[in-house]
Amino acid sequence: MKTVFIGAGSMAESLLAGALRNGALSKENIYMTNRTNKTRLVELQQKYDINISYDDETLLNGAEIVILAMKPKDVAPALKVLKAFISENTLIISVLAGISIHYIEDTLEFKGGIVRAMPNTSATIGKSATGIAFNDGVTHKKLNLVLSLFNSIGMTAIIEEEKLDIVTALSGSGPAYFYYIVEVLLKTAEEMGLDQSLAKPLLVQTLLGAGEMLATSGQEAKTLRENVTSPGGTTEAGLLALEKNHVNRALYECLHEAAKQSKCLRELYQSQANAK
Ligand SMILES: NC(=O)C1=CN([C@@H]2O[C@H](COP(=O)(O)OP(=O)(O)OC[C@H]3O[C@@H](n4cnc5c(N)ncnc54)[C@H](OP(=O)(O)O)[C@@H]3O)[C@@H](O)[C@H]2O)C=CC1
Ligand SMILES: O=C(O)[C@@H]1CCC=N1
Repeated sequence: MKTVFIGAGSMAESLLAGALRNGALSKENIYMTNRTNKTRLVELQQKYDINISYDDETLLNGAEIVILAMKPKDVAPALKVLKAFISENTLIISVLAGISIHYIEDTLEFKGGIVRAMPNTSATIGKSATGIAFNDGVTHKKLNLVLSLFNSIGMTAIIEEEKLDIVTALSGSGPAYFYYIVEVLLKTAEEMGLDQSLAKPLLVQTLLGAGEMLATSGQEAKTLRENVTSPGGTTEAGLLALEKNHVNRALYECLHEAAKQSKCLRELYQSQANAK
């Protein structure tokens, strides 16, 4: 199936790498483009042995699956080009934060299948957590195809489109929150006298272990946390410092602000489209 990636950034590469590694896509059927960064495009061509092109005809003619992987702000010109090449059988998959199925349907004047997916960059190693919503134009067969594509890069949950802002905030952006926490903990451990070469493997294994406990132990996060926390011990002292510094509130706002931004992006591009 001719599959075209419009956009060759970090998300496109994560999706591509995961799907190729698991055989959900085959390299000879994959075409990729970006806006101007030829060096990056050629680098991906050489790394994954895929087709690349800046020629719309070569790229999009006969495309059965089109994956939209540009920033939300760049979607309008990309859809303008795409519009001339789609047929009712084209399946469009968007990974764009905020942009609604309705916006894509309207802009393309398209009644076919559109999938809105929110993966994360752990797709690169087959560990994405992807939320998926789709319109009525997605047949049962196409849905299975999409599920097999996204299952090849991790776990997938079908959700109502209205919930995608929250999913984007939680699992789309989620890896960045954990990387941020790791950055801070490593920097602090180093300042306290523990070398990065020791601190990093210890912390990474701690994160992996905690994730696996959450996934496999059948116990809630609260119970697992309580199991670590001895009365009057070190964990209690550490957690108290988190509470004193309102980390609870910070995480609450983190999720709310990220979801709000997803909604804002949608409203912004929808109002720009309405104004045309
Ligand atoms: N990064 C992440 O963790 C996640 C991102 N997403 C979503 O994925 C999308 C891409 O994000 P990300 O990969 O981080 O972004 P990047 O900035 O890394 O990549 C964007 C890509 O889009 C290309 N592009 C822009 N405009 C056009 C156009 N008109 N035609 C063709 N290509 C175009 C850019 O080309 P050039 O470099 O030449 O300008 C670039 O290759 C976003 O919409 C984001 O919301 C979703 C889940 C997670
Ligand atoms: O930051 C962003 O907007 C994108 C969407 C989710 C992760 N990255």
